Amino acid sequence: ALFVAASHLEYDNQTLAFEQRAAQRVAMVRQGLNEAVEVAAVANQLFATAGPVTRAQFHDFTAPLLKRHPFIKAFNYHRVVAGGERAAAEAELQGLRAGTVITEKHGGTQAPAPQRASYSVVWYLEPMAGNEPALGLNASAHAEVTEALARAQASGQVAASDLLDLAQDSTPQASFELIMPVYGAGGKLVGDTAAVIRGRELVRTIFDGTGLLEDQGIHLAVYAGSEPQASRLMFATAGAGANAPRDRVAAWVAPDYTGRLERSFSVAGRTWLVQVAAAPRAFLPDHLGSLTMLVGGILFTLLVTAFVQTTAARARRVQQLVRERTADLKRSNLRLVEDVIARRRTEKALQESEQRFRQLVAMSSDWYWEQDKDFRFTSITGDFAGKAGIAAERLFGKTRWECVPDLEDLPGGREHIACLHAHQPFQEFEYQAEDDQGATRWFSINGTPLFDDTGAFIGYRGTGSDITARKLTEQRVYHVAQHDVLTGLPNRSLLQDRLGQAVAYATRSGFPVWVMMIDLDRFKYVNDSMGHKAGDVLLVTVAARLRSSLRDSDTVARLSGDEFVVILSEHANEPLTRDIVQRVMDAVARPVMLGTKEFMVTCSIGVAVYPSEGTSADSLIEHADIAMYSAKKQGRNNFQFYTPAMNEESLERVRIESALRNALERDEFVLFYQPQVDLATGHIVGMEALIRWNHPELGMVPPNRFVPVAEETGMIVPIGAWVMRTAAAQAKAWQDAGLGQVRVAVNLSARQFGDPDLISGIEAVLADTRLPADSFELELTESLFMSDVTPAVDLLHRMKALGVNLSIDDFGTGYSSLSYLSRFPIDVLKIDRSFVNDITDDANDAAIVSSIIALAHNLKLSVIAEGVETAEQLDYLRSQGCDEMQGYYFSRPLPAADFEKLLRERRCLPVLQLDEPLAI
Ligand SMILES: Nc1nc2c(ncn2[C@@H]2O[C@@H]3COP(=O)(O)O[C@H]4[C@@H](O)[C@H](n5cnc6c(=O)[nH]c(N)nc65)O[C@@H]4COP(=O)(O)O[C@H]3[C@H]2O)c(=O)[nH]1
Repeated sequence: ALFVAASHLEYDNQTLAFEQRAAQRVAMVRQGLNEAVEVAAVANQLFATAGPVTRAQFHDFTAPLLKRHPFIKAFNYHRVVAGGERAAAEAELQGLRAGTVITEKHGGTQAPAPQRASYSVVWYLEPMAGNEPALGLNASAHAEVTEALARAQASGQVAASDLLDLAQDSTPQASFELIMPVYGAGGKLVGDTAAVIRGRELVRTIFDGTGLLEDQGIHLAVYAGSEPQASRLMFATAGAGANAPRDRVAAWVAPDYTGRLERSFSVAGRTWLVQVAAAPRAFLPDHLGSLTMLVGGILFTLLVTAFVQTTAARARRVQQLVRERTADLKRSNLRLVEDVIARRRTEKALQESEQRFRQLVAMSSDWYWEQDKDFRFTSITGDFAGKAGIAAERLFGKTRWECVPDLEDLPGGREHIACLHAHQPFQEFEYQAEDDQGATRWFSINGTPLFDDTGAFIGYRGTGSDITARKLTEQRVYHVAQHDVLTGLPNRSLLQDRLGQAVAYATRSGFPVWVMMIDLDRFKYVNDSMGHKAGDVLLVTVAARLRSSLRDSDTVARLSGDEFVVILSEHANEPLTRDIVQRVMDAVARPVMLGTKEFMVTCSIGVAVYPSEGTSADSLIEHADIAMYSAKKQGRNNFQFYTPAMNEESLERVRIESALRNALERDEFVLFYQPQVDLATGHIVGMEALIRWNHPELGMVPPNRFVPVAEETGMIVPIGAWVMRTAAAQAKAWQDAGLGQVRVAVNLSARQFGDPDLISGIEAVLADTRLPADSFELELTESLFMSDVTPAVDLLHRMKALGVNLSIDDFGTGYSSLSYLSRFPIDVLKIDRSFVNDITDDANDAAIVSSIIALAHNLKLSVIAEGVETAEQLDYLRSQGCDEMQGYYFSRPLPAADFEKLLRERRCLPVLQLDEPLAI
């Protein structure tokens, strides 16, 4: 608003200034015109006062006027010439200027005037120079002149003609004449005077020296008429008539000065129009004040807006902040409430947990302890005194190693203390300590380090328990695990330990170590004939003798059964000699009292030496074992040192084992049959099937070379099945061939005995071969029943239920007690070859054989003696009532074809006549 108001004010100022300046210009034009009229009147005055005026007078009179008023182009005197005077007039004019005739100018071309009744001829013309064409011109042919003259005549005043083209101007210029009539005598119009005025020059002269025309800010136009018509325009400065009108609103907001002033006035009987217009002006200079105000206003507004904006924004931010804070507060409040609830819940849970903990601690065998950062006990709960037998007060303020002075020296003690100093958790650290009664107890503790919020170590917390009972049990178990229960000697496990130590010592010291493998001769016999208890007594006695015959530093261990191992380490002043081995043998060989009987027991010893050729630390026991077997082969009560050659035998085992794998598939096994002869009739009543292995490279391999290997590897199961099937089929074939109801016996190994498919296998063999079950006999060794009798009894009954015969092979060599026999569904006892062999030389063996026969008959069992080689042996057996025999004396085991021959020949044993004396 201020800007608009100021603009209007500025506009008013400009209007005022313009109007003043316009009025000044109008006044000057008017005055100039009046001045011209005056001059024209003065020129006419000459004629009025002086009467007829000569050309010279006219010249003299007008010359100064022309000089003073340069805007006057010429002064004319128009003389009225009648039509008849034309020629004379022209002649006079030609005297002035050759060739001059009365002319008229129409449409821009000047030509001699047509014949008229009268002419108003330009008669005097001043100055002549420059106006020559006008001389002789008929002015009355020009309506502008005629009309002005008429007005002048009527008014008696100078009359201005309309604008006209002058004859002397080749290009039309806005000119007019100021005319006044000249009367002759009698008031007759004789002519008129005219001041020829160039409009442009008139105006220029008016403003000459004022500098107003040069004012670019104002345009000026002068019209010889009341209307601003182009045809009447006498003068105009450049730019006059411009000024496009602006739109209203713009004009109202910032009115731009568009001054325009028109004034008309009457001079010389004619209306003159002066038009003054302000030139378009630069807006800025005229509106500096208002614009400054506008800019200032806008800036102020902007500043205020910015201020308001900033303030509003701040207010909004504050509001937002308040909202956020309020929301935060609400959330915090909510969280606080939740925290309070959670804390209450936690506190309750804590109380419950503490109560639970107390109850559990009270019920558990553990106690709970805490230590400060110096590892001093600060708290011990959970009936420590009751559980550990130590008053807790004894421990408060002390470290564990202050309470248990030798803690550091215990196994893991140093590591435990280092672990504490490293602030690490620990588990199941076990240590020994004395309780308040002075008894030694074992404790186990677990602990974890404690740290405060800053991570600083503040102590330990943990549990403890009394593990004395467990420790004692462990010690007992350990001892049991490491020792043989019967003899108290180290067992195989401890032996390995000791052996390791001895080897390490030998390696370190360079002194040799000897390992002796000791096996009691004929221990099985003692066990069987005198019972397990006697066997145990014998073993305990031998163990004690071995122990006492050796140094304390030597190890005597029991491996299994009657096998003992001795480790002897040589020392600087005690060289190992063969005498030591002999001493051991002698000690064992002393008579032993078993019950009321005195018994002689001998042993076989194998010795392996480390270091020695071919014996590594790992193979010591194996080599001692090989040496011991070698000793046994040599005969009883013997010892052998291991030599690499002995190892050959074991290597052969490996060879056999690998070859055995494919033997069955390759059909390399054959069965030999050895006849079993009835001693009463002398007839072959049966045969024992004995396997042979017809190896392509090894030749005919006897069973004692491969059966043990097959047993160890389990291959005996399929091989045994093949034997049963082949033997049964063979027996059936011979029976069918009418060679008698011969019985066939096959050996059953321990592995087969343990085979769950055994019964079904036998059943299938009998079904498939259709051999009568009572023609099939299974030979079992006593060792089959050694471990557990009950399942064996059950199995034997199931076998027996099939209808087959069962015999006990190698009777007398095994471990089984004779008393078991009554529980077994046995049909036959087979006296071992070793007893038969010696019956004629050894009274002992003869007694054993006769008692076996008596026992078997008592149990309603028949007896067969194997390994009968001589007639003496046969006779003795016969005399003792033995039922059957088998042995080289009658026949070696034969291939099937040879055996068949025997059957066909009906070969039989000569039967003794009852009256012949028995050769014993
Ligand atoms: N010195 C001497 N020996 C005689 C005399 N009469 C028979 N023999 C031999 O004594 C062994 C008797 O068989 P065994 O005690 O069951 O002892 C058998 C038996 O335990 C086992 N065996 C043989 N064939 C089989 C089989 O098919 N299966 C199983 N599991 N073992 C078998 O191999 C052992 C040895 O068999 P063989 O070498 O055939 O040896 C046979 C036989 O040839 C004699 O008058 N003097």
